[in-house]
Amino acid sequence: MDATTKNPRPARLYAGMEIGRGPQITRPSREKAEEAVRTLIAYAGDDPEREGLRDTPRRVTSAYDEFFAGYRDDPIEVLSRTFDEVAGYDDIVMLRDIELNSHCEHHMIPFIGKAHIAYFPTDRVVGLSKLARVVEVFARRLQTQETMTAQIAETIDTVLKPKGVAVMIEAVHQCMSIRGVRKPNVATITTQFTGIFKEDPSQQARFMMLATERGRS
Ligand SMILES: Nc1nc2c(ncn2[C@@H]2O[C@H](COP(=O)(O)OP(=O)(O)OP(=O)(O)O)[C@@H](O)[C@H]2O)c(=O)[nH]1
Ligand SMILES: [Zn+2]
Repeated sequence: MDATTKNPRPARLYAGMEIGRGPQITRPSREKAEEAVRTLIAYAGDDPEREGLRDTPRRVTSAYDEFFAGYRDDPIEVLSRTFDEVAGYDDIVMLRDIELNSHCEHHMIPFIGKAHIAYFPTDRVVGLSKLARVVEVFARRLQTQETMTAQIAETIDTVLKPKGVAVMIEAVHQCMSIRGVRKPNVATITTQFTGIFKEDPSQQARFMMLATERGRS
């Protein structure tokens, strides 16, 4: 790529904590977490000491370690290993259908769906799996879909400084399906665009077409 195709925007500061590691808090002990699960079992109306439930606090706490592992990872570090430009390639790189499981911060109930990510590299490209890893880090926190979409775009934009980033997430929120309003299978769609995807309608339309085209396998 020659100088005229380089990113014209100035370097931007990280958006504080929002795109780095999770907040610095003192984590309670595992014992305390298991005790809290016992309390919730009793709140639900069952006996935490009965045989079938005796190991449940340990299992739930272990599941929390998996669901919320993203608080202990730094998405900026995930993207820090980059490669020199791929000779002769001068177009968008897109990952479609990255499956994601997250938990809404209002009810701590799963929302499940897919992310589609494109970026237009300037000098450096990143390993493809790293984009999916960034999704994974943010998904494994308590989230709103809007925040997660913005965080993914901001992280890629900040670290790789590409000509533009596009992120689309489509997900079904179980908090709307199995409780509350009880409308199952409602797709919530969020998008975030930076650089050329924001400024150039044809690039944005191209991304949307690639992300949503029907009849694909
Ligand atoms: N914008 C946004 N809202 C979400 C997301 N996940 C869950 N919600 C919504 O968060 C809202 C919380 O509303 P509240 O009125 O405080 O809580 P609630 O009484 O449990 O609401 P209901 O779900 O309507 O029963 C609900 O409307 C949820 O649908 C998300 O990712 N983004
Ligand atoms: Zn919810």
